[in-house]
Amino acid sequence: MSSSKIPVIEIFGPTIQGEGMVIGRKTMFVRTAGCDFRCVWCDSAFTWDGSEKDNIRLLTPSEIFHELKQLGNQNFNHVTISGGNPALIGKPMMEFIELLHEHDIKVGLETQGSRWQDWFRSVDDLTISPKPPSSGMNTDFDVLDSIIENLAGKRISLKVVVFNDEDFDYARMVHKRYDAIDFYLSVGNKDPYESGDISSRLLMSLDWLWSKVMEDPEMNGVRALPQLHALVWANKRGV
Ligand SMILES: C[S@@+](CC[C@H](N)C(=O)[O-])C[C@H]1O[C@@H](n2cnc3c(N)ncnc32)[C@H](O)[C@@H]1O
Ligand SMILES: Nc1nc2[nH]cc(C(=O)O)c2c(=O)[nH]1
Ligand code: SF4
Ligand SMILES: [Mg+2]
Repeated sequence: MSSSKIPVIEIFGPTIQGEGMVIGRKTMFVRTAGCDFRCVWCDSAFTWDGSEKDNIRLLTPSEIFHELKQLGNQNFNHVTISGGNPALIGKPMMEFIELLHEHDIKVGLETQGSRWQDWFRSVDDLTISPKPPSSGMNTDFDVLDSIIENLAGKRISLKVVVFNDEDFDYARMVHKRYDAIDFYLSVGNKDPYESGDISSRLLMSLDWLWSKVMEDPEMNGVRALPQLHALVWANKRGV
């Protein structure tokens, strides 16, 4: 029955979580297929643009767990669920998280805050990443408000990718709206398909972003980070 399965496009790791609240931690990744957004700069567009539809597999939670164990063996205790938008998936994701927890494995989630799922409450490291104007997407703040309300009392984080001044203003507005929530800024990668070393380009963007933060009294409590994996491994796939 396909409703008990999860559409998976890639499983990889162990790697190092390169973004946001879990930065620097060893983790495995499970990347689901399908997204309700179409961000112009999406570095994982293959999850939704049809270019890799033949690589999408419908897997049960225990099949995914088995594959994670084959890849990582004893060498991990954290799994990050990303996509695409994993929030498009309902009950099987709850079962998957329960299975990981039964094996003392912590769970991270990357999602954009456009859809709610009850299983969000079971996620250990929950990152909500609303999309700034440069993405071409609009934020439905009624939906985002209700997601944040549903998670009241739980330690979660917000992460906004910033490419330009307008994005920075958007990030400031989001931070102000949800001022009690840990807030991360993440450097936008303008060309997620460029080959070769991109570290100097990313570091120049980080320099710009840090300058913006340093001069802005409304951003005193935020953390501004690069995509650490992209600094070290450039646009390599599956890391
Ligand atoms: C590929 S998305 C998948 C999860 C979910 N759809 C989301 O956007 O949060 C994972 C993270 O990568 C970020 N991201 C995507 N493309 C990027 C780019 N070109 N530069 C920097 N971050 C990017 C997203 O903003 C998100 O925080
Ligand atoms: N190393 C590494 N860290 C990441 N943090 C968020 C990622 C994502 O694509 O969701 C990601 C990713 O793809 N790789
Ligand atoms: S929401 Fe995430 S996966 Fe979907 S298009 Fe935007 S960055 Fe890509
Ligand atoms: Mg990524």
